[in-house]
Amino acid sequence: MAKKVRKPKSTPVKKGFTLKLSKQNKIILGGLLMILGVALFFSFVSFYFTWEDDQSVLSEFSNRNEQAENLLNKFGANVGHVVIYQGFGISSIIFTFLLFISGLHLFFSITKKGLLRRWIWGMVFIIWFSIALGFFAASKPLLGGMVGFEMNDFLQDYGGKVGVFLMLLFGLIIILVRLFQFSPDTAVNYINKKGKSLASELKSPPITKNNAPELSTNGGKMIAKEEEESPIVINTYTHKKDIPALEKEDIEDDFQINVGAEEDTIAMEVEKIKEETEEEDNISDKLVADFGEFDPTLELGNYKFPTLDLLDQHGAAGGITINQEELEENKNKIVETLKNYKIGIAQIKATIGPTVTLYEIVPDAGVRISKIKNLEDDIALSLAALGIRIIAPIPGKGTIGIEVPNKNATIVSMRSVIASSKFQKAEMQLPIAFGKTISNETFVVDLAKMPHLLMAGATGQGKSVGLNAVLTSLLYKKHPAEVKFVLIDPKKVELTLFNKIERHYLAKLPDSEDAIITDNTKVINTLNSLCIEMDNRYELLKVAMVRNIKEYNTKFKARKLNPNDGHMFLPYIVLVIDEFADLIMTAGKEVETPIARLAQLARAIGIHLIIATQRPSVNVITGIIKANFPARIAFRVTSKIDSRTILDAQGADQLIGRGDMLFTQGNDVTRIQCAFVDTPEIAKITKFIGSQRAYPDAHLLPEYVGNDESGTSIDYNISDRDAKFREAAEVIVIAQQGSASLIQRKLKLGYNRAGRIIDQLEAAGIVGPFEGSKARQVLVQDIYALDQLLSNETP
Ligand SMILES: Nc1ncnc2c1ncn2[C@@H]1O[C@H](COP(=O)(O)OP(=O)(O)OP(=O)(O)O)[C@@H](O)[C@H]1O
Repeated sequence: MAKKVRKPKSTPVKKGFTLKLSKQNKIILGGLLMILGVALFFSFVSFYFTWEDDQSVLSEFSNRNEQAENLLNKFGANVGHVVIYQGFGISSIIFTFLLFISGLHLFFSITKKGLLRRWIWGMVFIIWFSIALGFFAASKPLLGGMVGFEMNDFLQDYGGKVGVFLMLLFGLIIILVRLFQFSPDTAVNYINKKGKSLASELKSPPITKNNAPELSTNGGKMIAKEEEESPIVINTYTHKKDIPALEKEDIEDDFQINVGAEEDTIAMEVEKIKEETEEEDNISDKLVADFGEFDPTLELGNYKFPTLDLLDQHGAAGGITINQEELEENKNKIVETLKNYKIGIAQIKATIGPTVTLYEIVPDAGVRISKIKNLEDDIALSLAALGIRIIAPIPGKGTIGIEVPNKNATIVSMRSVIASSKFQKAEMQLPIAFGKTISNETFVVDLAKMPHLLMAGATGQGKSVGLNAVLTSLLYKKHPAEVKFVLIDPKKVELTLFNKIERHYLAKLPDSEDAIITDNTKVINTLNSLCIEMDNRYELLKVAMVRNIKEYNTKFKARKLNPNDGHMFLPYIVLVIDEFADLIMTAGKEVETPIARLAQLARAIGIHLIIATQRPSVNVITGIIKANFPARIAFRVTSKIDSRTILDAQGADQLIGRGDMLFTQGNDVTRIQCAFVDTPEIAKITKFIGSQRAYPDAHLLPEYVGNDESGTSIDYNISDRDAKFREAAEVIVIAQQGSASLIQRKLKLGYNRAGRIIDQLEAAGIVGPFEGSKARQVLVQDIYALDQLLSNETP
């Protein structure tokens, strides 16, 4: 039996062992070890009293008529004989303690830290004692056992009695130093302490013996004598009481360590918490397994994306046409012109784009780039062509670029960019195909990364087409469930075609008839409503413990967010404002403030702004707006100043118009030919989408009640109040926090409904007016005051 148990114990590789055992098995095995420890202890102790009588029984183990005197009968007599007589003698009792402690560790799932060390030291003790007793009490073989006796015999053959004695002494020193951290200093301290305690406490014989280990070999003998009765108990007693520093290492102290080890059970609790979270995952996993991931597109499951044939080729099917003559002519012109300024050219390379050709020049060695840069205007003048832009140097290349417009510009059709594999394969959240770069590559960017876009350009240079290109890109790539547009069109004519897709793609205020906003006062409400939507979305993100809309939607799709708690799939919202200058002129701060808020904060929650303006003056594109719109597009503008206002660089004044544009995302400026999408194409696309099954209504934004109508003057009829009005009022008053999300969470309502209730509460004078991102003030102190207020109301 003992061997069986020893195997797992003595294997230091306990990790595998721990992992394999379940909690129940640990308890069972722990219990077994403890009981075995106790059983062996009794059998060992009893062996000393009964071994003589039981001698005859040893060979009669299978004979049921024979009975042993040992407390554990023949089992005890045999085990005692094997372990004590043929083994280690009286020190074998330590083994029973080791078994018991191991059992305790398993039974209470205490970490096994230090257990191995105890076993090692325990075994060292057993062997040392066995040899020591074999040496000092050779006449009593039961004390040292056969091992002690034989080992002595063996060692004395080589080292003699003195040698063995010295070896034992050395062993004792090792044990004292390594196990008890014994040093001469501690011994002195210990003796001092002892002296004091002797004065105050009653003396007792065992305590006097405690000094023995360091006194002399005589002392050693005395201990041996004492041990004949109950050696371990004496040791324990000594250490516990008198040598606190040594306590931890004492064998019997294992029981005390258990108390400390109970702290380890806290670590076990942490494990439990982990299991709980796993369980949560499992529930969502189960949901996903049962119903599949949440599919936001399911409601319009049969929705068909617009087809490519709705878009025209615009006669550019054959690609770019530029003749060799033109290339040569331009090259010669450039070389000539630069020669006039004494700039030699080492190399020249042409990249033909749809509207312009880029001539990349490597000047002769020694020509300073700054010289070319200074001559920029003169060179442009000498080349005498509209739309020349000089880039000196081309960032990251060290060459100088001269962009010269092609005589016959090629229209980049929307169809070609939509059909490009770059766009088709784009794994972006809001991919936009703007057009083609100078090297004829389709230029695709992610609006979600921009995160907002400012477009400016003089009238007739391609802004509206640019906006249409953006919207078309999204229509070709995103399902109606994934993106919603808020369209603001003060000119009233540019975006009207999108009315047809109102119930698919547009978002609007609950009370408005038209989804496309053309009225400036409605713009203010819409922008503020978007701010509320933003706050609401942030609240949802906070509750879901995610950082952005992408993570939120992923979590929602994985069914880890419960719709009953107000969670829902959040579509991206793209706010498009055409003629922003006009809006700023009429509404000023009222528009600027919410736009600035949205621009600053809305990126993470999936609201993206696209602002287009004809007049890029500083009072329209103010510092705060500019700071939050790192992505900017400049179509042709009339002055360098305008170019600087938009791009913080010049160049937009040298564009050729008709969709020729510069795009910057903060660092380099890229020249792009905007894709052309004509009104009839938009009409076809919107018709195609509009004719399909749609949602019952446009996506509704949260209600916003303007400042002038705010306060208790909101005309909410008492009879029109929500059924949960009273409950919501109590929630708000108790929490003293006027937030819609609180109502939503506590009463498990949707956002819109919670928002309506908040408005009703405001009308009833229970909460104060909307204060931006802050919670509304609660105007009622307690439930009693609430009761009074509501009972005094007249219907
Ligand atoms: N990418 C393009 N490719 C070819 N032609 C274009 C492109 N963009 C615009 N155009 C031409 O320029 C004309 C004016 O474009 P657009 O209506 O977009 O200008 P705009 O800047 O919106 O003007 P406004 O500010 O007056 O509305 C278009 O009718 C079209 O003929």
